[in-house]
Amino acid sequence: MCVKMQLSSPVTFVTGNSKKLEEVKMILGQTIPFRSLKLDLPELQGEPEDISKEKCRLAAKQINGPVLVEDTCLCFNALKGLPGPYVKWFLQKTGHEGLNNLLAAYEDKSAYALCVFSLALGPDEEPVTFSGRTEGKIVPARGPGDFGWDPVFQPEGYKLTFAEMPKEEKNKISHRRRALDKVREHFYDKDYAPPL
Ligand SMILES: O=c1[nH]c(=O)c2ncn([C@@H]3O[C@H](COP(=O)(O)OP(=O)(O)OP(=O)(O)O)[C@@H](O)[C@H]3O)c2[nH]1
Ligand SMILES: [Mg+2]
Repeated sequence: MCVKMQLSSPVTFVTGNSKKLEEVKMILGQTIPFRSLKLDLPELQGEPEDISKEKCRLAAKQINGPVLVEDTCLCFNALKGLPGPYVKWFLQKTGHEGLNNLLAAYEDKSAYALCVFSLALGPDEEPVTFSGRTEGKIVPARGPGDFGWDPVFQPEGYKLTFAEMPKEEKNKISHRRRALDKVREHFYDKDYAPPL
C-alpha cells in the first residue's frame, strides 16, 4: 500500500518582495496549500540554483516546516549571464538606464529572465529546485515602473515590455509562471496529503 507523505503545515512561501508574492498568488491560486511570510533572507553568491537552495535551507530552519522560496535572475547573453542573480543591486544602484548602459558596447541585447524555486518539506530535507526561463531583449524603459526590471525586458515575440503587458499576459509566459508550472506538477505527482 502506498502511504502518502503528509505535509506538517501549508507550504510557506518566504520572500521579502511583495510583487513576487502577488504574482505567485495569481499564478498558483488554490492549487497548492500555501501561505506566505515576509522575510528578507541573506543570499549566498554563486550559481542561481545554489543561491535558491541555500535561501531555502535558511527558510526551512526558521519556519521548521515546508517552505518554498525563489531567486530571480536577469541574464545578459553578451555578458555571459551577468548581472544574473545580482540584478537587484545593479538595478538599485544604476536604475533602468544603467541596465541598458551595461550593454552599450555590444550589438547583442538579448537576455533571459530566470526564476529558480526551491522547495523543502522541512529543515532536514534537501531542497528540490524548479527553474523557468523566458527569452527576450533589453530595451529602454517603457511602462509602469512598479516592479523591478519589467520596463526594460521585452519578451521574444512581443512588442510590449513585461511592464506594459497586462499582468495576466505576463503571467502566461513569465519565467515565474514556467517555474511554478513545474512546482505544481511536482505537487500533483507526489500527491502530498494536506496538513491536518
Ligand atoms: O521586473 C521584474 N520582474 C520580475 O518578474 C522580477 N522578479 C524579481 N525581480 C527583481 O529582480 C531582483 C531579484 O532578486 P531576488 O530574487 O533576490 O528578489 P528579492 O530580494 O527582491 O526577494 P526575495 O529574495 O526575498 O524573494 C529583485 O530586484 C526583484 O525585485 C523582478 N523584476
Ligand atoms: Mg533576495
